[in-house]
Amino acid sequence: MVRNIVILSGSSHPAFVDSIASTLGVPPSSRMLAKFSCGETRCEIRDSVRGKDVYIVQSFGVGPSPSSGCRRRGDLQRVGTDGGGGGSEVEQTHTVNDYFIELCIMISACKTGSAKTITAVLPLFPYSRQPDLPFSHVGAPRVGVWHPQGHGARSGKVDYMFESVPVTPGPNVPRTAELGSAGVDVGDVMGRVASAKETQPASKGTGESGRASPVAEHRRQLTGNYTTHDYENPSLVMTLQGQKQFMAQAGSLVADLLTCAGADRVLTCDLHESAYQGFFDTPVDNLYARPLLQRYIQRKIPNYREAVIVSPDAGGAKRATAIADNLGLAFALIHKERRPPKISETPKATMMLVGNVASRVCILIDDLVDTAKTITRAANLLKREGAVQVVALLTHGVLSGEAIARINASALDRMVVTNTVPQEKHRALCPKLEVLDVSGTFAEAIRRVHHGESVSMLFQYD
Ligand SMILES: O=P(O)(O)OC[C@H]1O[C@H](OP(=O)(O)OP(=O)(O)O)[C@H](O)[C@@H]1O
Repeated sequence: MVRNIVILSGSSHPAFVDSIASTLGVPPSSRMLAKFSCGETRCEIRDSVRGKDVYIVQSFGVGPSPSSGCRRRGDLQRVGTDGGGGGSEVEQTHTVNDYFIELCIMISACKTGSAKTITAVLPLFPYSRQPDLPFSHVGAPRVGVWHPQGHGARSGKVDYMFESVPVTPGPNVPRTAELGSAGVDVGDVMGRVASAKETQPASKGTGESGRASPVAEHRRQLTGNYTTHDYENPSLVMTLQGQKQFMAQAGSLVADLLTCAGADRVLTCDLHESAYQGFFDTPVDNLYARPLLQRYIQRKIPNYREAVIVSPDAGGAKRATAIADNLGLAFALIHKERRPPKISETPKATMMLVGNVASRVCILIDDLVDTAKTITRAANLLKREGAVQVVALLTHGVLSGEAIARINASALDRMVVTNTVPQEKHRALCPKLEVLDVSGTFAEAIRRVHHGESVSMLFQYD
């Protein structure tokens, strides 16, 4: 039993917290989490945290289905009292953003309750696929601004345009006819969008030809659902101007919010970008699910020495090669490219296999599966290239939107994820899904942090 420690559960994944708590021999502390009908979060910490080391566990999977209930402001929708799961949870709508604000409020409540230290334990780190854009010295995002006819200091000024499509206009860089002599100015773009809006028929947003105008089309697309990486979605392209629109990147903001709320330390697992640790000025321990995945391969994949480890995209190549190297297995890479055939067209994802998988078992390795587009396309490609079996091993099974239907219909034979995100509902719908328990790794990491022992030593001999 670990002493002088408080384990608190957010409402996202109470079963995971119960499992951590029972490994540590410390029952989860009592808290009450609720929502007003207006959507605001309420939190009461019911046990004393004074002078204690507090660990608040919150994950970021998609919340449970909506429930009816609160009608008036002041009515509380209880989402959990007492410690962990314990059967006291009530189903209600929760988004990733609800869980995040709930976590911040819990941290802040413990801070004001005189906790000695507060560690935010995030099995899946939210917003970690949205790293920041380069910022200027005044803290403003650096977007392209070209003022060929400007005055004074603005005259001829050219800034860096992140991933601009087409290339950033500038000296000696030919501009497309569409951009005209005025070049590209963010203010100008917004002005043209606004005036184009005014000239559109309000009801249908179609031009004289009856076809949707670029602005109406763009606005229609803006109301759609996006995934955090879905560059295939045409709304991400400023079709009117031929330039990618500016997108906010939440990386350092999320880090600031957690530390500002009072977190002294963050404990997480398989960050999508390990550089994310640098957004914090407090310690961030990034645990690995790799030992667990490796053990699964050794124990559950017959003749695994003949298998090929495959990374479904270049971004995950390092992660996959680490496993291939440790187990001495062959490696193949799928190159995923999202480029429009022409600037004016919708970007399409194309996948290209580098390596030989004919007559082999393929083991796809990635950090997360969200919409499952990446992993199912990769599996289909591998089967087309002659793979006899395709197994996917991933740390975080977010499985949003149509992911499960996509997996069930795909060439994937098996998919293995950890329980950093609740998987009960997913498992009931997806017979191909297997779940590995990573709560023991978190419990051991918490014990080590609490006793001032090394966390990286946990992974030294995997
Ligand atoms: O299930 P999906 O919705 O397809 O998303 C999963 C993919 O998204 C992430 O990578 P991303 O596409 O952000 O590219 P990167 O690895 O190059 O950062 C992740 O590493 C997966 O490959």
